[in-house]
Parts: sequence; structure tokens; C-alpha cells
Amino acid sequence: MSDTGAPARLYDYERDPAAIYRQSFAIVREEAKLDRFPEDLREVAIRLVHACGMPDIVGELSWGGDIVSQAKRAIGSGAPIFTDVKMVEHGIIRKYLKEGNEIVCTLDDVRVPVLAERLGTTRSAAAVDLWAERLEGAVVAIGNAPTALFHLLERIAEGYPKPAAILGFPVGFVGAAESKDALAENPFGVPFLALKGRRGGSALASAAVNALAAGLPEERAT
Ligand SMILES: C/C1=C2N=C(/C=C3N=C(/C(C)=C4\N[C@@](C)([C@@H]5N=C1[C@](C)(CCC(=O)O)[C@H]5CC(=O)O)[C@@](C)(CC(=O)O)[C@@H]4CCC(=O)O)[C@@](C)(CC(=O)O)[C@@H]\3CCC(=O)O)C(C)(C)[C@@H]/2CCC(=O)O
Repeated sequence: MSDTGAPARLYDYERDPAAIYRQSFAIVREEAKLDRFPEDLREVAIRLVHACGMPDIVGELSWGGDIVSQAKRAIGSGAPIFTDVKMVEHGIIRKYLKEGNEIVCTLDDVRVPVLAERLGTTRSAAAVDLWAERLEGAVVAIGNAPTALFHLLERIAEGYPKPAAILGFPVGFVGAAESKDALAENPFGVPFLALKGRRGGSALASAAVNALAAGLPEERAT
């Protein structure tokens, strides 16, 4: 151990956080095919690739409506951000939310298990019913549960208020691809960003919010 308490340098690896970010984003820009994206979506795509290490996901990103400007406007005006799971909630970098937006995950609300039982669905889906009052103009980030995304679309079809933007990143083998197809085909005019197919996950949903809130962290070590 050195005087500073740092361990002996056994391995040669990058230790400077700013340099790590710089190198990482340079590699993403080199390896990801970003030509088909409008300028404002490019940095969201870059941040998503950065979060999962898979440049080829850009081929499966789909979007509709004025997703970037609508989501940025909602975040910039302090709208709440609803998430299906706590993992998404915790991945959102709060200091990027300059208006102190509330991040709301209702999965653990005491009413949810009873509601899920009554509705005959998952807890993640039932938790969506507790968003209704504040959904208008909000941002929704779904990173895990296909049933939550399907349920949200069903409720909007029934007349729930429309969010400003839906970020759809459910992951897995049962319902994930289908829920994102339904989002992409939504007839309600809600702007969306989705990663089609089986891939997705909470980290990606959080990264999408972080990109929309603050762009890329290339120049800062955060
Ligand atoms: C079917 C479910 C799937 N979960 C996946 C992947 C992961 N889930 C994790 C954790 C910790 C949680 N998953 C729940 C949301 C739980 N997962 C489900 C449900 C049974 C149904 C959701 C659906 O199909 O739409 C769901 C329970 C529910 O009733 O809604 C979770 C609430 C379970 C729990 O704690 O009781 C919990 C969320 C915790 C939180 O708030 O953050 C994993 C970390 C599990 C793991 O790998 O160890 C992982 C995280 C993936 C991610 O990036 O978010 C799938 C793969 C999405 C799967 C659905 C699809 C499938 O093909 O099976």
C-alpha cells in the first residue's frame, strides 16, 4: 500500500474517471452506426449504448413523435418521472434533475398486492393504476416489466391522461418484444422511445432518462 492508502498497482488500467468517460464515448461513437438518428436523438442513443456495452442496439431503437423535445420539456418543467421498478428509480441521477422532479415508483405501495390480485395481473402492472392522477405530461420509464407497459397502454386507451413521453425498455422473453411493439404502434400519439426485441433492462431505462435530462457526461466525471 502507498502513503495515500491506494493499493499497489498490480494491473495497468485507466483510473481517471473523466478519461474513462472520454474513451468510452469515443469508442461508442466509433462503433455505433448513428447516421439514421436525428441530431437530438444521437446523444440518447450513445448513452444507451454506453450503458449496456452493445453498439448494435442502435439498429433496434425505435421512436415516434417529438420524443426528445417533449421529454426534455417535461423534465425541464419539473414533471414527475414514473418508473415500473426501483432499479430504474435508483439509476436516475438526481442531480441532473434541475427542477427537483419527483421520481415515483409505486411498486411497493401497500395497495398494490391487493390490486394485483383483484385485477389478475402482476404487481408491476397494478402499480401503474396509482399513477393516474399525475400522469398528464409526465415522463414514464419502463425498464423491466412488460406487463406494466401493456397495462399503461390499456389504461390510456380507456382514458387515462397521456404522459409527455414513454421510454420503453422492458427486457426478457415473455411479452417484452410484444409490449414494445404495442408502444411503437400506439394510436394515442404519445411520443416514445423503445428498444425493440428482447433486449432492454432497468439500466437502459435509467440511462435514457439521464441522457434526456443532461446529455452526455463526456466532459465531467459523473
Ligand atoms: C417476469 C418478471 C421478470 N423480471 C425480469 C428481470 C429482472 N427482475 C428483477 C427483479 C429484482 C424484479 N422483477 C420484478 C419486477 C418481477 N419480475 C417479473 C415479474 C414477476 C412480472 C413482471 C412482468 O412480467 O411484467 C415482477 C413481479 C411483479 O409482480 O410485477 C420484481 C418486482 C420482483 C420482486 O422483487 O418481487 C423485481 C423489481 C425490484 C425493483 O423494484 O427494482 C431482476 C433483478 C431479477 C434478477 O435477474 O435477479 C431482473 C432485472 C432486469 C432489469 O434490468 O430490470 C424479466 C427478465 C424482465 C422478467 C420478465 C420477462 C421474462 O421473460 O421472464
